[in-house]
Amino acid sequence: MSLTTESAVGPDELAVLKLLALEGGLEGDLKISCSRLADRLDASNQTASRRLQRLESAALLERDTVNDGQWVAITDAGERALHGEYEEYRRIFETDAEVALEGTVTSGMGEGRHYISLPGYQRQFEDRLGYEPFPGTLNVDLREDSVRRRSAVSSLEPVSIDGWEDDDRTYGPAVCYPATIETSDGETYEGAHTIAPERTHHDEDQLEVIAPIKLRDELALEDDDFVTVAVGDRQ
Ligand SMILES: Cc1cc2nc3c(=O)[nH]c(=O)nc-3n(C[C@H](O)[C@H](O)[C@H](O)COP(=O)(O)O)c2cc1C
Ligand SMILES: Nc1ccn([C@@H]2O[C@H](COP(=O)(O)OP(=O)(O)O)[C@@H](O)[C@H]2O)c(=O)n1
Ligand SMILES: [Mg+2]
Repeated sequence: MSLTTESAVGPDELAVLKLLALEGGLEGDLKISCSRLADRLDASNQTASRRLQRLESAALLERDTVNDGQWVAITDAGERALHGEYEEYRRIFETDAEVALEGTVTSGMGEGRHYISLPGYQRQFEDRLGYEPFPGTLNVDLREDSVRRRSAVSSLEPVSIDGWEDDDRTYGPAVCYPATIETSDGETYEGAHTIAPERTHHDEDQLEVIAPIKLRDELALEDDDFVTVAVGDRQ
């Protein structure tokens, strides 16, 4: 990442943003003095001031200078930048335990509701997942890199749902994995599962999620909202 322009933000600036967040900068306005910040960073006043300026130019921080210091507030974009760092650390320390897939909520063909409600599946969901799912599947349109990463899910411990038949026809098997859904606001729901039916009209870029509750209501989700689906057990 280039640090040559005024607004360039690199690891040094992110470190300042993290420090401000640790002091409560995400909760609201925070009063700081450049000299105290310089002390904490083990840098000169000039360096501390330059890093704050760069964060402000990149719209990651809002500032209001007063006589004895300045008021700062981390913006939504600043919070997202910190969250990006957090996700990377999570990937470093939790690689074996879960696979984080990212995408946007989308509407499907309205068939999920029918299949999830069938008694031959319902019995198995109650036995093997421990709950009666809300009738439907929350469909997530995966980003390209997540479509690729999806194959890593097969190294995790699955919950298998068997195929079955009634008088009219046969129904295909499906594979579930425990999952946590996280919205871009940081709201999470932990008790969900991904479900991959063997017979489906969707490609690998569509992830379907089931849960005991309606996720759209619980997490205030609408089509095109960004979500992270952390697949696998949390350590
Ligand atoms: C538990 C479960 C079992 C399914 N079994 C079948 C099946 O036997 N045959 C089939 O054509 N589709 C089956 N489907 C796939 C649905 O037809 C559909 O492709 C998918 O669930 C997406 O629905 P949606 O777009 O309405 O969310 C199944 C889906 C679920 C959730
Ligand atoms: N646990 C769940 C399951 C489905 N849903 C939603 O419930 C509705 C019915 O699910 P569905 O699979 O039949 O419909 P589509 O995914 O085809 O739109 C959809 O709007 C899903 O996004 C949810 O919010 N939470
Ligand atoms: Mg669905």
